[in-house]
Amino acid sequence: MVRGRISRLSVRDVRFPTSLEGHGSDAMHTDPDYSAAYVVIETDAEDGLKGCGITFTLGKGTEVDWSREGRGAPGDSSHPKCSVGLVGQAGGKACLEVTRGHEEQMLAQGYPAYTTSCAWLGYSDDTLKQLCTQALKDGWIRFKVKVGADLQDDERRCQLIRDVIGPEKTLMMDANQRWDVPEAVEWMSKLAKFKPLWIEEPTSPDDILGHATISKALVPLGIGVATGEQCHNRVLFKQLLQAKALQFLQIDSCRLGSVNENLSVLLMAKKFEIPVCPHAGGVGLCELVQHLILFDYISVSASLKNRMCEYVDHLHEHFKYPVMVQRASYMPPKDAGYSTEMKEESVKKHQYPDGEVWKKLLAAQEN
Ligand SMILES: C[C@H](O)[C@@H](O)CC(=O)C(=O)O
Ligand SMILES: [Mg+2]
Repeated sequence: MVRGRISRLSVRDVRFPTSLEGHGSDAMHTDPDYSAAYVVIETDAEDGLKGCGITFTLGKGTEVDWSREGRGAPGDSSHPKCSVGLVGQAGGKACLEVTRGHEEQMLAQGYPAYTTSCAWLGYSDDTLKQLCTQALKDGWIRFKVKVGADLQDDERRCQLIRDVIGPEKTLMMDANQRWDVPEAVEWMSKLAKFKPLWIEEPTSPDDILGHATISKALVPLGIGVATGEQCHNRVLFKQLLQAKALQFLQIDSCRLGSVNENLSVLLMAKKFEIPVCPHAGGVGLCELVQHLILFDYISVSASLKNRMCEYVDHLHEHFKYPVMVQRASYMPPKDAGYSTEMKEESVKKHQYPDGEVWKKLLAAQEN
């Protein structure tokens, strides 16, 4: 059903200076400014139908001209994290079967989440301690810590977190592709004493057999391998699943091009009985992926075993339909659409380089 014709398309470079406080930092990306190429497609439909899309980058990545440049190394922070998602805001109900009981359960309890916001690599020990203590008070029971740059630092930081959260709460670790295969096994054998549920992105995201080798070595230590936030299509996921290279599968709502591509991965994960624990955070990724993981539970996996969705507590205030997290769970959004739309006022302020925020920052850098 056609409801209008495209009348206008805009692409804007929107950047948030998250690097100033170390938000989002990890072993590979030390100074990310969470950013997005933000696209709005308007139509002349009477009801104002429009589509909004986000390509998440770490700042400078928004400048890359794909027609001229070769692709950078996957983890190079000067290149885009390259998440592409363009989805119409006009909603409709998915037409796959809905399991009623599960829908009601989600509406009442929400989908379980874990937090990455306490333990970015650039945070001081004091900040780490303070944020973990507060998160516990707020009801969080699952935490992720960034590791991989320096083993002694990792040991100190993990001990500090365990001291605050205790031995029973769930802890995950994320190396953001920092290691080669033998190094990943050796490093994680040393961190095994902190009882991590998983090690995320232990090595290059394209090294499927490397992930299989790491899984084989770490599963006997009780550590699973999680990966997927840099996997851009279903074929990569198919091979990771076939090679038994991961124990936790992390879709990224934007990195996988289109909702359909995400859905095929959810279906494959169900077939291989591997839990999907989506990557989120960035700019708007929590907003988008909550739809996919709720759909997974209600209509595909029908299970919460070993499943949880990442939550990062930054930048939600810039979205028109921000996520709602209560008692460490994602509460299902009730508005139609994919929650992609940003507030115009936020876009204007953070537009690079001439939005108010950047004008001030760039002028300060010059002086
Ligand atoms: C550069 C990003 O902040 C990255 O560290 C996010 C990530 O790996 C995660 O949230 O997982
Ligand atoms: Mg990660």
